[in-house]
Amino acid sequence: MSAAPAAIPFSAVVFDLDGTLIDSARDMTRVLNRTLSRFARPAVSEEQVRGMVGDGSAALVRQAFATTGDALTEDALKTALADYLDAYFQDDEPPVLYPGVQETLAVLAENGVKLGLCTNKPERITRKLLDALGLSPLFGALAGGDTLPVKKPDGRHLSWVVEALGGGSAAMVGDNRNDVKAARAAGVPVVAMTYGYPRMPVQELGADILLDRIADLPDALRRLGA
Ligand SMILES: O=C(O)COP(=O)(O)O
Ligand SMILES: [Mg+2]
Repeated sequence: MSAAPAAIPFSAVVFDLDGTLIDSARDMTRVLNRTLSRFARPAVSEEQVRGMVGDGSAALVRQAFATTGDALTEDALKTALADYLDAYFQDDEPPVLYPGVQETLAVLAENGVKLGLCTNKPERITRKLLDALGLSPLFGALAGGDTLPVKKPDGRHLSWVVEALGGGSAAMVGDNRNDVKAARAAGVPVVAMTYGYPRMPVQELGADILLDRIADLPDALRRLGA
């Protein structure tokens, strides 16, 4: 009989969404290209969008317009952003989880770890995607990019989620520099998934541990907390 696996030495684990749990670049590209076409702009590629994700939707829309023609005025940008957000909220393509996400979240929850979500994606879209995936009940606390007056890389975005989960020892799991910076500012160790949208060489993200597969997260957390 093999020994039971060691306990996971964190009371809470907070996840990023895009590039960490869901492979959303294809969906964001599709929705964004509809907005661009309504403004008579050419389409952007998924590869370009992968380089624009992580700073929130306003930054994504701003960059998409900057790469496809003259930069928009602030007023026009607001209209374009509202168009993009409404279209994304109404989009009914099922979101795609990275392999192993569902199982890994279940393993952590079964081990008594509280799960949180800290994303720069707007809260209503985040909630809709989690509902569509059936994952909402797993998350005890969630903060989107518009939930608080601050967002990642500000450490208060992450600290708020940790507090909402009841505090204690926490770890962050993300895919880009904003996740690492927020974790450092909040004094929380951080794991970075290498398959996401890092926008720089993953070795330079400054994470405590780099992981190629999320199924390896429980063991990585045991190493991190040891
Ligand atoms: O930039 C976004 O919209 C969201 O990105 P995040 O889920 O990786 O924080
Ligand atoms: Mg991300």
